[in-house]
Order: sequence, then structure tokens, then C-alpha cells
Amino acid sequence: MTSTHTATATREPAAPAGTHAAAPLLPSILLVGSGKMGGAMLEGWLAQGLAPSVIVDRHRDSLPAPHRIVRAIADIPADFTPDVIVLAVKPQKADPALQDLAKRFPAATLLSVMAGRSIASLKAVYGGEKGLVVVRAMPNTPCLLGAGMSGLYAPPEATPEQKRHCESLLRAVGETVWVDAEGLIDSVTGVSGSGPAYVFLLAELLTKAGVEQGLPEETARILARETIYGAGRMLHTLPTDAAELRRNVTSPGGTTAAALAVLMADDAWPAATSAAVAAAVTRAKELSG
Ligand SMILES: NC(=O)C1=CN([C@@H]2O[C@H](COP(=O)(O)OP(=O)(O)OC[C@H]3O[C@@H](n4cnc5c(N)ncnc54)[C@H](OP(=O)(O)O)[C@@H]3O)[C@@H](O)[C@H]2O)C=CC1
Ligand SMILES: O=C(O)[C@@H]1CCC=N1
Repeated sequence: MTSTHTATATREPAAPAGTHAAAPLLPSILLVGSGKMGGAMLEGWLAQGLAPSVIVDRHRDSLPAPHRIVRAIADIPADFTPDVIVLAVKPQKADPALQDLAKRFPAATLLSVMAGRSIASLKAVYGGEKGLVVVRAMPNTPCLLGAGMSGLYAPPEATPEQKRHCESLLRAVGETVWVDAEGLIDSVTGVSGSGPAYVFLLAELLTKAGVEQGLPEETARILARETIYGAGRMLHTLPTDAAELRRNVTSPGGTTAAALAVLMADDAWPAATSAAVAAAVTRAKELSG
């Protein structure tokens, strides 16, 4: 999609691991940073089938052939040129990696999943080479299960092939949506990049509230977890929108109406959610570099 206001995410779930034996391989990657986010994407990519790739990883000991692990960018085999360099290190710690990458791959397609860091700041550190094209993406950790949600932005100089390569990687681990202004990646970060944490917090709080109402903690944990899972599946699967699904639970004068009168008060969830997402977006802009 190319318009901010007409966003339509792909809706089909990524195929589960092991079902893509006949599918074309994903582009070859050089992955720098395989922690929580990079590692989650890597698991999905390995399951789907990657063209021979190299991972720079200081901890992992092995990777299935034909992929290779090296400990540092300087150790990348001389015969290797990736289709896409995926950078998934902390935004504040990216500069040494960028400088090392620039020496080895002066022209490259760089897919940055780093929160905040602007294309201009990355290119400034990478150096003045004309061949670097940076595509930004904001995935989230459900990529680990093929249930990720990623926003992408490509600058005008990105070629269709570069955009296709980047999108194919993120489509392999979930749904994707393109935005047409770089700054909107910060908005994506506030909603879906950080979003899983908001949902996990809801699970924690619902569990605590259940305990306060007399339930054993483990019972409350299961109730909270499975309710969020079931509601998430309904949202994902059914064509019905969230407000309608909410109304379907809410009997007039019933229990849900009593709870929602608390949650939907102007100074409760509406204000807290807007303020929380705005805080995330502000922080992303502070990290822009
Ligand atoms: N976590 C999330 O939910 C999301 C994170 N992101 C973005 O992903 C990026 C990574 O975040 P996250 O995965 O949470 O962080 P982690 O700290 O879990 O992962 C970062 C990894 O990068 C490694 N690393 C740092 N420098 C280098 C280097 N020069 N060469 C190789 N590896 C290196 C670190 O290794 P070591 O431990 O040895 O330092 C670590 O394993 C961030 O920019 C973040 O904004 C985006 C969307 C969601
Ligand atoms: O918290 C962060 O900065 C990263 C980006 C989105 C999710 N985690």
C-alpha cells in the first residue's frame, strides 16, 4: 500500500514452519543483531527457507547449513554478498556496526528495524556512498510465531526489487503494511512495535484483578491468557470490527457494561492509551539520531 490513509494489511497468516518446502527461497541476508527481535525474525526465516545467508552473532554456536555464523562483521566471508543487510541492534549502539558494514559493503540494501533511527542518520554514519539504500521496518516480536505485524517505509530511490526483497522477509513472519512517510514508522512503533507489551501488561493486570476477586493465581493467569488469545483470534479472523465485537459482549445493564463504564471513562483507557502511544512515538523521535 502506498497511502497512509488507505492502509490495508495483508490478512493471510504466514504459513507455519515446515510448510514451504516448494516455495521460493527468501532473499539472502546478512543479519546483524539476533537478539529478541532479530532472533524472532531469524527463526521464521530459517523455517521458511532462506537463500544462503550469514549471521553476525556473538552467542549462537550453530546454524543449519548452508548458513554461516561469524562473530564480527570483519569475519564475513569474502565470497558473500547478501541481497539484504538486516540491522537489528539497539538504535543507540548501531554506529560501530554501520561503520564496519560500510567498509565491507559500500553499496547495499539495508533493512533497518531499529526504533527511531532515521534514514538520514544511518546514511550519515554509513558514509557518503551513493549505493546505500535504507528501507525502514518496524516489526514486532510475534514474528517468532509467524504472527508478526510490520510497517515498512522505503525512500523514493528504493527499487521495486529492493522493496520486494524487504517485504518478502517481513511477510514470511507475519503481516505487512507500507506507509508513505518515514515519520509514520514512529507511529507504527507506538501502536504495533511496542504494542505486544501493552497486551502482555493487560494479561498481567487482568490476572492481578482476578486474584483480588478470590481466584487462585494460576486460574486467573489462564483465564486472562486465553481470553486475550480468543479475542485476538476473533479480531484477526472475523470480518467484524472491534467495536462491534465489544458490543456483542456487552448486555444492556449487564456485567460488561458495568466494567466498561470504568474503562471507557474519558480519563481512563482512552486517555491512557493515547498518552502511552504518544510517549512511545516521542521516544522514537528522540532516538532518531
Ligand atoms: N524487542 C522488540 O519488541 C522490538 C525491537 N525492535 C528493534 O530491534 C532492535 C533490537 O532490539 P532487541 O532485539 O529487543 O534487542 P536485543 O538487545 O535483544 O538484541 C540486540 C542484539 O544485537 C547484538 N549486537 C549488538 N551489536 C552487534 C554487532 N556489532 N554485531 C553483532 N551483533 C550485535 C547484541 O549482542 P550482544 O548481546 O552481544 O551485545 C544483541 O544480541 C532495536 O533497534 C529495537 O528498536 C523493533 C521492533 C520490536
Ligand atoms: O522498546 C523499544 O524501543 C523497541 C521498539 C519497539 C519495541 N521494542
